Amino acid sequence: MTPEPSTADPDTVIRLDGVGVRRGGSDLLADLDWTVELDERWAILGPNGAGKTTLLKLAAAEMHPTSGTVDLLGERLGRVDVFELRPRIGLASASLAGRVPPDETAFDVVRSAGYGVLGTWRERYDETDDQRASGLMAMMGVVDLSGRRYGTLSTGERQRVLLARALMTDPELLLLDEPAAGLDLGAREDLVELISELAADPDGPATVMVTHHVEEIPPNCSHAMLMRGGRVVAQGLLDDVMTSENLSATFDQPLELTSRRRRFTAFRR
Ligand SMILES: Nc1ncnc2c1ncn2[C@@H]1O[C@H](COP(=O)(O)OP(=O)(O)OP(=O)(O)O)[C@@H](O)[C@H]1O
Repeated sequence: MTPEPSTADPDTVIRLDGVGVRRGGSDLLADLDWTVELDERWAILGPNGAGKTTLLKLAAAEMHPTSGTVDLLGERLGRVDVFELRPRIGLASASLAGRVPPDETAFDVVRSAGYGVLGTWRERYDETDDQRASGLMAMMGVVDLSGRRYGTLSTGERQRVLLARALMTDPELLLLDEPAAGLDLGAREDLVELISELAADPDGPATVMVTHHVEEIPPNCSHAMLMRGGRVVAQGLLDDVMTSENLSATFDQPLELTSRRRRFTAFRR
């Protein structure tokens, strides 16, 4: 049987329609509609337990919804082989960071991404794999750490190595779950700048970044979603969504949001 031609918009990278995720009698996500286009760069914010990581797992094809539909890169979850889909999606997350074998070299952590494994897998990689891994590590400023064991790297160095790994397959969609968690001020600023540069590349992947802190939103982000209790408080263009009112509703306290040169800060009123 010939497969039906896809009628999906080729520029739509993520499409969630009426999505719910239910576990143990509670709604982790409910009634979620969300569309991400290829040229969009999203920041997702919300308090602990809001459902941010669950949302990212759906977007990474690591989880199926309980209700509604999830379309990723023109393919519907449940009808597509997720192992074919995943190499098209770059993911850097704390859970991934914790699963990297500490003895692997930083270079192998990056290079093996193309094969969907962590650490060394094949005896021989193509020369193009080696070149791409080195190029990305140089771009992230960690090429000098290529031979170092992952377990000996600092948190900031690990985040950069994982970012290089996430880009190794030249993904159409890049998902970052709290990339700046645990970084000192300087390392955070370096990473925010790096992600902002990636976001500014018109040929770069659609990007979705989960963060706890408004200070970590890269200046080149175009869109934002604020979540609370598995539901959307506000979503859309960054400037429309990032208001004191929306942020206060999201964190259930009176907050004042200010911005300067497209960087945000928030205080309790
Ligand atoms: N398998 C499960 N069964 C029951 N509840 C779950 C399950 N997995 C996650 N949850 C709950 O779902 C909610 C959303 O979790 P999720 O990890 O998506 O939140 P989050 O916004 O990423 O939180 P954080 O900011 O703390 O990382 C949390 O309250 C969590 O305890």
